[in-house]
Amino acid sequence: MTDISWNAVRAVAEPDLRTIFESDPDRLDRLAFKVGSLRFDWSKTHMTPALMAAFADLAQASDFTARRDALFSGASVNVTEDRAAEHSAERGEGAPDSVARAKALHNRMRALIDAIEAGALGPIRHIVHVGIGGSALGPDLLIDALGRDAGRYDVAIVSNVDGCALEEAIRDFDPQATLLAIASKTFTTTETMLNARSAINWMVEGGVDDPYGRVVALTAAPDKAVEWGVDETRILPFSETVGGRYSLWSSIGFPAALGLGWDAFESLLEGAAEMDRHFRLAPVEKNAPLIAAFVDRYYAGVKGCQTRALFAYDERLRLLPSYLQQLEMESNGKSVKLDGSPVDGPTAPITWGGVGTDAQHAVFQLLHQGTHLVPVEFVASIEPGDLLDPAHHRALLTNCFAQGAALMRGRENPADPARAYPGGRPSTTILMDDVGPHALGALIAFYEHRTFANAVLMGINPFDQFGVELGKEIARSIEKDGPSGFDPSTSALIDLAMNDE
Ligand SMILES: O=P(O)(O)OC[C@H]1O[C@H](O)[C@H](O)[C@@H](O)[C@@H]1O
Repeated sequence: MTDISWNAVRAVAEPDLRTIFESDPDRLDRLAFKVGSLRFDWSKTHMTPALMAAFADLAQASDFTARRDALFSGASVNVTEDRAAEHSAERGEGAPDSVARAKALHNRMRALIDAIEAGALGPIRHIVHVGIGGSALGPDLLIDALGRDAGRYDVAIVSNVDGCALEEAIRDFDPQATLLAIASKTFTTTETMLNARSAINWMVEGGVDDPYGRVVALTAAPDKAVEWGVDETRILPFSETVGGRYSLWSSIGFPAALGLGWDAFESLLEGAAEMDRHFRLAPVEKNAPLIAAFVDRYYAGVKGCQTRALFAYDERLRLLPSYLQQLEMESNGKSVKLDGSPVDGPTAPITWGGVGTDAQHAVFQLLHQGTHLVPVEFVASIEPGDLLDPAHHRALLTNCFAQGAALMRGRENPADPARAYPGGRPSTTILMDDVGPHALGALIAFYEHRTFANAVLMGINPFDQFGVELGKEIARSIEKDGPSGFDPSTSALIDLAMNDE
């Protein structure tokens, strides 16, 4: 059944993007619409009514509705680990028990934040948050995007095990006024535990009497945090059913909730909940995450695009591409289906991108004239983030819109091929009313659901990440046994760089 539906998708005639608005004058009305404060525009893609219908059939053949219901009902959708994926319960949308549990844990986080604000842990001015992957990228994005004017605390998110990262973060911090947040779902991740240990040592060297008294643990493994030495009253647990890369809504968001204030954190959750409801209830042809997934699948699965690029025309969203790299590539960079059989075609493309207008002066050459077809996504905000001359924001938006038009329109130049633009290159635009917590919550939830919808159409599990394990295991064995037992290249590298004798 799914094969038949894929064939129907592949059989849809491809329109010419350069003239598509002439042949399909209503496409803007159909393919551009608002969800809350986000306006999506897919009209500059190859999505035609015929393709939309073929994809709607594919969604049906892929049991999309049942899989979406299973996600929100707290069923065990992460089949390889036999667990639910309940990030939406953190925002109040999910199985009633899970929503109640998430609410109780949020209340616990709020109470600790209130106590910290009231000075219970001393005069805190700096927060060092150690965590990696999903335990760092989300909070980092939130604080970088929304924290410009918050000015409440200096927050440093430290992820890399390279000591340069921690050293740089604490360089200007006073150990006597620093709170250490250790973020790790498993509370075993080597990088995070080593950074946490070194941060404690730095506090000890800085004369802090009770450094463990300034530690807050954000984890789904509270027992491990207790073993490590964190007092139970300062452990903020979250549910095992919240995946790492979907966890910024849980206590992993603690530095954002503390740094930006509780109201902002709550508004973030509400924005995400609004997107949850949209994803659950909107019809196929107006369902933003689903349409985005159709477009993703078309370019990756039918047109063979190996990458997709995202450009944030907003300095506040400069970390969005790296956040999405984990979300999309760790979720959907898979080769087997739910039943363990090989996938039928390409899975997640490589997500890459950057910030506009900078990227125009660096990588856009390839987008306009290179031999790769890269579907481009632009994200911009109507409201500016700066208070300077409005000319800045106007220039930002002008450039953003110009790029989408140029990619689509192209320009012939038979006399001078080096100066010709092929055109016909697709782009999507997401225009936010502003970059506030509510809109950002909705935007991130949109990407989560789009990732899930892609997985459903491919028949894969987006919630495990076994691909990251082998390298960790080998690193442990190098640590333990040195160069023996490896290939000559690896042994020589270990010998050269790590042999102390
Ligand atoms: O939160 P932790 O248990 O420390 O895990 C941190 C990260 O490490 C793993 O290797 C996974 O690839 C990530 O999905 C995860 O977010």
